[in-house]
Amino acid sequence: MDKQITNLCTRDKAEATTTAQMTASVSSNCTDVLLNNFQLKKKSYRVLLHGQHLVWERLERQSKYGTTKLPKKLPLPSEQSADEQTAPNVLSGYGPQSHVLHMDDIICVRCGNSKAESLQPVRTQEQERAQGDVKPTAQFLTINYAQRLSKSKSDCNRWQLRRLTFFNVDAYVVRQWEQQLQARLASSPASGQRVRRLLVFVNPYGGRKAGAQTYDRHVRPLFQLAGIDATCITTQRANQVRDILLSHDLSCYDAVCCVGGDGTVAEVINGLVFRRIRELGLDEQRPAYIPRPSLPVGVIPAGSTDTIVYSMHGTSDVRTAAIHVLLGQRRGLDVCSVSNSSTLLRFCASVLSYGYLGDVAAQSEKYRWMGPKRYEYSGVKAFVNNRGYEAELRLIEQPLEPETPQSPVSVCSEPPSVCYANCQRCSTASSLQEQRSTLFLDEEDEQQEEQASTAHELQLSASESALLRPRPANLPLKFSSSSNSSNSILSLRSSEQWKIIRGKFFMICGANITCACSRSPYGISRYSHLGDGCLDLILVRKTSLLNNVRFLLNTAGRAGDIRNLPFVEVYRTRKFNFRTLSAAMSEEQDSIAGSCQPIAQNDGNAAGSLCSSWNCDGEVLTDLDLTMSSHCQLIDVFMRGPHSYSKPEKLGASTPTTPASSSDNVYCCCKN
Ligand SMILES: Nc1ncnc2c1ncn2[C@@H]1O[C@H](COP(=O)(O)OP(=O)(O)OP(=O)(O)O)[C@@H](O)[C@H]1O
Repeated sequence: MDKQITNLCTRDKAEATTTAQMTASVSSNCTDVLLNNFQLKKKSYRVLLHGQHLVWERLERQSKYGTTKLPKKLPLPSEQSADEQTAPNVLSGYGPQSHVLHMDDIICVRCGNSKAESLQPVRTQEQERAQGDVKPTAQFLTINYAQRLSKSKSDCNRWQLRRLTFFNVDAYVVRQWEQQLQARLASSPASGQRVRRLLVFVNPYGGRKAGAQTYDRHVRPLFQLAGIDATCITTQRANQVRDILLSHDLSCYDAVCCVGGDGTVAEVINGLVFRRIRELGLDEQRPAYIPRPSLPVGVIPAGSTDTIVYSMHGTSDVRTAAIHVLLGQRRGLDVCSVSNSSTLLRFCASVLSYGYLGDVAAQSEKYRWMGPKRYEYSGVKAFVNNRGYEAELRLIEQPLEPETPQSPVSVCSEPPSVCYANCQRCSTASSLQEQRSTLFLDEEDEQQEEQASTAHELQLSASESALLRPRPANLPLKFSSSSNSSNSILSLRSSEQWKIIRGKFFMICGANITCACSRSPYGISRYSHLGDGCLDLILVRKTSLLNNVRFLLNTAGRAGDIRNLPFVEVYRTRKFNFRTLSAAMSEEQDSIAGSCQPIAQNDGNAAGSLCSSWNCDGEVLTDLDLTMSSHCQLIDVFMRGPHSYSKPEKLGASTPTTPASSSDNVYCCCKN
């Protein structure tokens, strides 16, 4: 077979096109190779289907001596070692002028008797009949695929729908290619995850109130192209999404998708997780553990800030989000539970924030008629009025990066890692994640779980163990009388584990994700990971107005890093507890003085005016004794994660002008 293909490669162009039926080999085995010449925009291309790659390369014109100057021979499967085939630079083996497309990025393949027919999103009856015909007639083959644009550092995460229409006079060859491409698409693990039946919720109220328009104009046509059977529900009121997800039969759907802002995403996540809690007969107020919902979630941005979608894809571009739903690849997203001392309140997908952002959420609802501008207006008001909020936080710190013998955490000066596509930290957490959450387990269960996880860790590498360090039991806190200092950091069990932090804060944020958005492309928590089972607790101390401005400037744009500000502390943890300082102090006095002493009275009015609200995914919570716990990769979401910018390599002067850009710009799982 190798010899046969090599012969084909070195033949002259005319001979090669007239012997198009010399397809190298066709079988259902994806390691086989198809190699033919096709016309693409009236120019001749040699097209190779090799494993999971479709490669096309321009054939050069006849030279004046009458011979064809063929580009460098494409390497064949047998010429590559097994190592090379799995090596990250495997694509470079196809030659600098080649365009390489991975099967995972192909959305659909159609053929037709004319170009227009092959572009039809759905197969016509004639095409269906032609499939079964003995004699094929279609000469056009259209491949619809997704491509990531890598234009600049600030714009390297947008995906676009592209298409290639190949022409071949021999309809047998076209049919053979279509069949092979369909077979490889069907057999690829990624396309096996693709959605067929989708439940879509459209929030017509969020952002600029353009959710319905966004769906009809940009999303529905893409779903039709990919053959997705989408059932669309436009919401009539707040919390309707959650109610439908809790009460309706969802067995006929492969996934749930929402078109809206962060509040709508949160409704979907809350609906799915509470549904699962009910299905399993767990106590909704104090579930023993938080179960994983079975349906994955797609998110189309149509809100005001869309931080969840931006953190997932590195952009809030609508088409990019829709393309990720079509492609079907999913990653586990951490979700945090928010509970008070007696009950589970809700789940949070992006940020739980007290102080400045809490005030903005509470005030901005009154100005919803302003659209996204309401955040600017109430943001300024909340900023000027912020006098700091006293609070006490308790947490168990996790290392920012896994400790290795070469770089113990204490001496590591490198900045923490950023979560990108194929993130190592998240994939390690995924493989090790505990199925059970310890949210409301009693102490005995918790200790048993700790022992089990510690035993499990003994078999892990040092870096893996550091990533999933066992959680100490949440013992009742006992303070010494010297712990009154407003900024003290105390340890309870051991100096490097339990921490109590007290002070007056401009803002307190528990960030589950980076919380990036178009105005703040790195987000408030630049180093948060999408699925490592940790959250970043960001504490901004109340200092001066100027420092508050510095903080806001550092979160906007790409220049600053809040970690460099002396009044900002960032802790990585799995869980933290918050209460107002007055509540903490009264408990402490109670504990010191004993139960027969009178409890120090809070001045209700004064405390009330000194308290802020919580902003949980844009919704307002007023509880003042809260625990936020991260649940590792609780929900599957259609995403690959943002990409870091890498400059495309320069192609030679004779770069072909094809509908697709260079292979460097075509996403391939082998490349990252
Ligand atoms: N038809 C509706 N009428 C009124 N409210 C609705 C309706 N549908 C959904 N909602 C509510 O609107 C709230 C806000 O929606 P969403 O969060 O999607 O938009 P946003 O607040 O503008 O965007 P972001 O959260 O990204 O800033 C949600 O909490 C949701 O419950």
